[in-house]
Amino acid sequence: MFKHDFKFYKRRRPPPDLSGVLDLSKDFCSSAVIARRINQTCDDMIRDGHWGLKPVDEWRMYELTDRQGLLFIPNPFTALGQRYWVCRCLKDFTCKPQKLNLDAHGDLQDGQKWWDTCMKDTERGKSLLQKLRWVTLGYHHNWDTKLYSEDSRGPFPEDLAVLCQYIARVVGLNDFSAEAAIVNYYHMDSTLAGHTDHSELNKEAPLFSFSFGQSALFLLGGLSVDEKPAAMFIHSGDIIIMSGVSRLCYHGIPRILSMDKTPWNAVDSRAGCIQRECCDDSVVCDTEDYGSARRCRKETNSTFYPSCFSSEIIHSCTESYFWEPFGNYLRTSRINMNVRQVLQPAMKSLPQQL
Ligand SMILES: O=C(O)CCC(=O)C(=O)O
Ligand SMILES: [Fe+2]
Repeated sequence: MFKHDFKFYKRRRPPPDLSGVLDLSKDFCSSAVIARRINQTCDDMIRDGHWGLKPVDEWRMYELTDRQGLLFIPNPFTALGQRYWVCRCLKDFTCKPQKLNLDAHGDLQDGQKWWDTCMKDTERGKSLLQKLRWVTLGYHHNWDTKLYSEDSRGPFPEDLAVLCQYIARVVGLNDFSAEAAIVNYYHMDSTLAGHTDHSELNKEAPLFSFSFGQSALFLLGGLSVDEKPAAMFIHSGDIIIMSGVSRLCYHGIPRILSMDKTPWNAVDSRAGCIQRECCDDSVVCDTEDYGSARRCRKETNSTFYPSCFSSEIIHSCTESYFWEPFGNYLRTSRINMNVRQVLQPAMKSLPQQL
């Protein structure tokens, strides 16, 4: 059943009927989902737009009715937040010591950075831009053995770990420790075949999936390939959490779709400007109550940005000259950060034999 539906949605001619695909950016009254409560008491951590998230009282969350533990949060990111993660995925996570699919082909010489090389206006740069398929962070996923090992472990980006830990708290899951990630880079003709993610020693910890750029069709099946999958759209900024029973369910991406939603484009001087202490006596600032956070409404000379963003990355995200190549990449691409916990709670490392 999974393969059958995968083929159906992958088909180019004639194009498949997409009317049965769940779209949680609009379809939130569907009987296929149940609205879930968000733990609003956690809002203190992101009042100043930490990691590019909107205040929690603006989030919505759904669970699939017949797939316990499949949680879907339609885009909780600010436009600036989306740009931040896109820059991280393209410019930073593609640097050594992270592993890239390109390593095997010898496409990059020692010390050469993928994004910088692509940005040189050469034929080689253009072809390299299309060739990046995946990057692994933290415990590097071994695609052949499907095992993680201490011998193949790099640093895990602190900001991504904090983002996942925070979201886990907000959605009421146990402490989550981000230890491995696959960043997937898709173009308009890319697909990801049905699979389960079972390499992790800890299969109870949820899996966090963040998507940016073009939309995708996501199929979520059952524990066996014989079950008919649910089909849903994933748009830019959407978060999927595979927890509970759905953690080990078959899933795949039969199609990337251009759906003309570009929420990362709304960056203006106020985007992402959600301040913990927007107004004090010395700053005259027109604010609006914005749930438990307050959004600065005044165009000020000094725009406030979340303190966790480095000035270099804010520059890349907001100056149109710097942002343009990232925006161009997104026009025909989708990026997915897929984050996992590998170890059991309180474990510091993997046993030798693994
Ligand atoms: O791109 C996606 O949404 C899914 C990626 C995925 O399933 C994986 O990396 O294991
Ligand atoms: Fe997966």
